[in-house]
Amino acid sequence: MTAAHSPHPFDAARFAEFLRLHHLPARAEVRSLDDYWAALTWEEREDTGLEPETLAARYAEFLALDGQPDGERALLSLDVLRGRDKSGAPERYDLRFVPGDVVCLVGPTGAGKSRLLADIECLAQGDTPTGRQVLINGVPPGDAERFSGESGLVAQISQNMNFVIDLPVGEFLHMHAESRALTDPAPVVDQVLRAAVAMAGEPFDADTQVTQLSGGQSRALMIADAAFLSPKPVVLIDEIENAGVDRRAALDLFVRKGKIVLLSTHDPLLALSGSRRLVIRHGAVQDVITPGPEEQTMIAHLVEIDARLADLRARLRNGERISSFPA
Ligand SMILES: Nc1ncnc2c1ncn2[C@@H]1O[C@H](COP(=O)(O)OP(=O)(O)OP(=O)(O)O)[C@@H](O)[C@H]1O
Repeated sequence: MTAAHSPHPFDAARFAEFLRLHHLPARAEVRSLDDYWAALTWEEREDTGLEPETLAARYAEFLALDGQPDGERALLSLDVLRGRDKSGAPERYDLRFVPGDVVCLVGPTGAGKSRLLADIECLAQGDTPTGRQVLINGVPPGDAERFSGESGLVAQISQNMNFVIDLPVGEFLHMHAESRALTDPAPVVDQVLRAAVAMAGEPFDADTQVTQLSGGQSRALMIADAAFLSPKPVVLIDEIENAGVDRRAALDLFVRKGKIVLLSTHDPLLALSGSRRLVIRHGAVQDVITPGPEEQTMIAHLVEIDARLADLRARLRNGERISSFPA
């Protein structure tokens, strides 16, 4: 690590602030990152969990974002610093999410999946039952960002979407596109509508009233809207499995848009589809699993089974009598 890593002259006060925010050991009178690293004991270096290069990268990130107004920040990372489980025992993992991450939350009913999503939604600062702390681009969000009513970072899609206004779908999407000051909203609106219809089991069109949409259709619409029209870089999804939504297509949409997606699920296909899955138990993250090649292979089987189940569902819905399991 050399001074060449940082384009900025070394500012001791800002570096001290960086150390404080990242819970790193303080060191007075250091004049560079090299100095700082050299001043740490072996044990302290181990405890940071960092290498000199990762320390330099985090500090560069901090400098790049420090001082910019909250609203203008691009989201580079979202950290959830460990809290405690339902018995008060410390959680084992700090979590870092970056754009394009699709992370699934699995665990028994009541384990705390929705709580983790809620901690992110309110950008918790040690003030929720879990004691977790959320960092945006490595630093705690300002009060304006936290309490502005609607967080500018996080979109939430839940099991029950209630529309407060009744409009045709097309008009609803146009309004949303115009609120984003798009000069030519029509193609985007069309794209959202096509993606939503492709995802929902049953078709609908621009003239369908939003209040007439089924649960699956409205969730598909909100997912496509969040992917194409919403500027919010983080999308939280609380259990979409029973929604009649093509779940894999929905996830792909978000990955292509570079969003951070956290998805609570009891659905095996979805649970295996994330780039990581968090096992939640007794109010805390107990394990972080990256799917291996065996699980990747299993996804192909599950997609096949899923198609057969979808076929069966459609036939039952049409009132058919079933004499054998679809081939
Ligand atoms: N670390 C914690 N400390 C204290 N209370 C917690 C903690 N984690 C979760 N809880 C509480 O436990 C209850 C159940 O949690 P939650 O609703 O998040 O479970 P869930 O996994 O989403 O369940 P389901 O699968 O049924 O939706 C909630 O009241 C929640 O606030």
